[in-house]
Amino acid sequence: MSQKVAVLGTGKIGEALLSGMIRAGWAPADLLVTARRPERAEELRTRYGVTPVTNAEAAKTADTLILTVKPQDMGTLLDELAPHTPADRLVISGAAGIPTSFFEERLAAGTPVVRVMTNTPALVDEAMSVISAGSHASEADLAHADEIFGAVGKTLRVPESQQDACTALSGSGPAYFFYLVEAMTDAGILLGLPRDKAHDLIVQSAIGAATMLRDSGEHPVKLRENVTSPAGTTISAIRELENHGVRAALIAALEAARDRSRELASGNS
Ligand SMILES: NC(=O)C1=CN([C@@H]2O[C@H](COP(=O)(O)OP(=O)(O)OC[C@H]3O[C@@H](n4cnc5c(N)ncnc54)[C@H](OP(=O)(O)O)[C@@H]3O)[C@@H](O)[C@H]2O)C=CC1
Ligand SMILES: O=C(O)[C@@H]1CCC=N1
Repeated sequence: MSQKVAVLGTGKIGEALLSGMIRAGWAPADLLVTARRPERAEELRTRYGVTPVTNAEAAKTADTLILTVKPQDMGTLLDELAPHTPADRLVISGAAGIPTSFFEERLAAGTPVVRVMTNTPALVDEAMSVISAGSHASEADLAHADEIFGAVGKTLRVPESQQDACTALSGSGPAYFFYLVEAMTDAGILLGLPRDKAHDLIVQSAIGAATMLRDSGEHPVKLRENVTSPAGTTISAIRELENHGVRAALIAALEAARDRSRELASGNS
């Protein structure tokens, strides 16, 4: 019998995962989805050929439940699921901040729970997904999570104690790069370039730099030094970045994201 997987709360992340699983060969007939709004459920059925069900039906029918609602909605979802979820279901949470103990306390004793922090490049099969086991999750459960999230990019296993830091780095990470591109494109406008050309120059430079970071085997410092000629243009720019505390700002920003992830654990909205 085929294993059924349900995505509960299929918004941006849930849909990115669902579409990646289908691209990777999962049969839509084995995929169930839940949504809060009926029109959203129909949209998913039309777009992917998957079956919309209620949260309770998903819990009764699917072997693996992937919960992708906002952290603030997780308590309500678990109240709905708990009476219908047998202890042999694998529950995978994709939510920021919420520890596996939150699920274990609300579901049947012994339910295996896996916590995953992915990111939006899942949409282009370039996600970074960080995976941790709860107290009852086995190696087979982790391997199943690896298989599902491996459909949309890289996976890495970490102890759960590192999840909030990983959320700050890779969960939120794409937003920092989009922000940098936005700011650098504005700089291009200031320097007199048309917006579309500035955008193309910066995006291609980002793609080139990212590919070198991944494939060259060189340390980022070395890659930057290779661009930085004596008395040249790059060092003039780097001096301004240092003068404006950009490195310190990034460290403080990621620390704030880590702290916010910890706060979400205590149900702060
Ligand atoms: N966005 C990101 O970059 C990342 C997000 N995450 C995590 O993923 C999770 C989802 O985020 P994201 O996809 O951005 O959020 P979305 O709001 O896009 O998706 C959540 C979806 O869950 C639906 N929903 C809420 N409650 C229920 C319920 N009881 N039953 C069924 N559906 C429900 C919402 O419905 P409605 O549309 O009606 O609100 C919404 O469509 C969060 O926990 C977040 O921390 C993790 C990594 C990256
Ligand atoms: O901003 C957020 O809370 C979510 C989690 C990681 C990325 N987006």
